[in-house]
Amino acid sequence: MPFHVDSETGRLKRVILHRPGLEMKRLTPTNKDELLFDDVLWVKRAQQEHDIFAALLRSRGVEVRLFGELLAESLELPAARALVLDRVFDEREYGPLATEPLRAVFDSLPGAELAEALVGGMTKREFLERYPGPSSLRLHVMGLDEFLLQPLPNHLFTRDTSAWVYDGVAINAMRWPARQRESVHFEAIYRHHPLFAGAAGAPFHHWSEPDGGHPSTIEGGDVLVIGRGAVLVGMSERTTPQAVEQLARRLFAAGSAHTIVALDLPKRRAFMHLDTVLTMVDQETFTQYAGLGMLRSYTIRPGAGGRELSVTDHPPEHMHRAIAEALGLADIRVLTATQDPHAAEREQWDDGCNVLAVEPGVVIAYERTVTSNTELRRNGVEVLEIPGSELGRGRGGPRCMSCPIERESVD
Ligand SMILES: NC(=[NH2+])NCCC[C@H](N)C(=O)O
Repeated sequence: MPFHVDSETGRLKRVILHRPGLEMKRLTPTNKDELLFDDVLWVKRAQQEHDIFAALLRSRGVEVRLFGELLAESLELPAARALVLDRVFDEREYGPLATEPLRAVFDSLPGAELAEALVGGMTKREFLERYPGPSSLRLHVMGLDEFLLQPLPNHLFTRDTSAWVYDGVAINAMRWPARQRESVHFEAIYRHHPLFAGAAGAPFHHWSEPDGGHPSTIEGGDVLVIGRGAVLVGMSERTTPQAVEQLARRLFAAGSAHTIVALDLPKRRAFMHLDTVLTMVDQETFTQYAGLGMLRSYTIRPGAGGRELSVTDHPPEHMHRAIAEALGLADIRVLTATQDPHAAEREQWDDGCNVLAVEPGVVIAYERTVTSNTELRRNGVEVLEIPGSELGRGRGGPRCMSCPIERESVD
């Protein structure tokens, strides 16, 4: 089976990253909040930082596939192109402009340019350069430099839009409008790109609804494939309980997993995804943000006696025990750096807990989260550092910026 992710920390073999491009040049102080960024980026430096991240992964034997290339190649195929354009250029959004000429203008672009326009967005001015003088009220009321198609700067965080869980992938229904268009791009890739569509005789499961699952949203930053048939999911501001149940049903029906532990996360942006407060560094060790505390948790298993699912509640103090039980371990090790609460809060904001393991006990982290990195090292973890002064402004670290498509188990 070429594509599968069997753990969080087993040897990482293949990953999808997105090198920041045009979409980041569209971020402004005015639109950044709506686009879920905390600041604008110096794009050139962000690209350099990203190149360092990709090079480090490659130096560790990881095959890096770039999302921009996968999308461009997919869009050369008529079926993938139609899937994306039909979904994006909806009359309910654009009125009569949707089909002729808007969709037609995009459809005239070759794959690479089309990919750039879909991710980077298009202003009214840019559209009129390609198609002068259409008659459309929708267009008339817009300022020349307003976006007819919004940019998608959060494609940088490839972790969230699709998530591999054991021998299948979930293409996620995203919580906020700024990210919802990302999903169809991954649909085009996983359903049509020869890398996946051609996966020789070894198909993989799709854990998600084929046409999106709104309002049952779920994002990959909340999904940790902790191994041994278990999955840990954060019910954050992004991930709903019903989406967790849907994932559980499909995983259990396929026999790909036997237990899901769902954590009741605070519904706040600072804790936007589970992986901003808790990630795994080896098969029994987690790094956890000091300010997280213990959370109420729920163990979901296949049901008995005619019930599809069985759900067991645990009080907050049993959170770690519930995770250990799902893994079949007596206990898990949880590392939390001792520092004053202000320093801890700052490091969490800078993604100190958002590490990406390349093999058990070897993780990639931002260099600026010094205390968290030192704590990991004191506990025998090898920490490989990357710069992130620019990349970090979107509130995502090495784990958020990577979508593993092949990773070994650790047992
Ligand atoms: N897995 C993660 N923690 N991803 C972080 C995503 C950050 C992004 N700006 C958002 O708000 O969606």
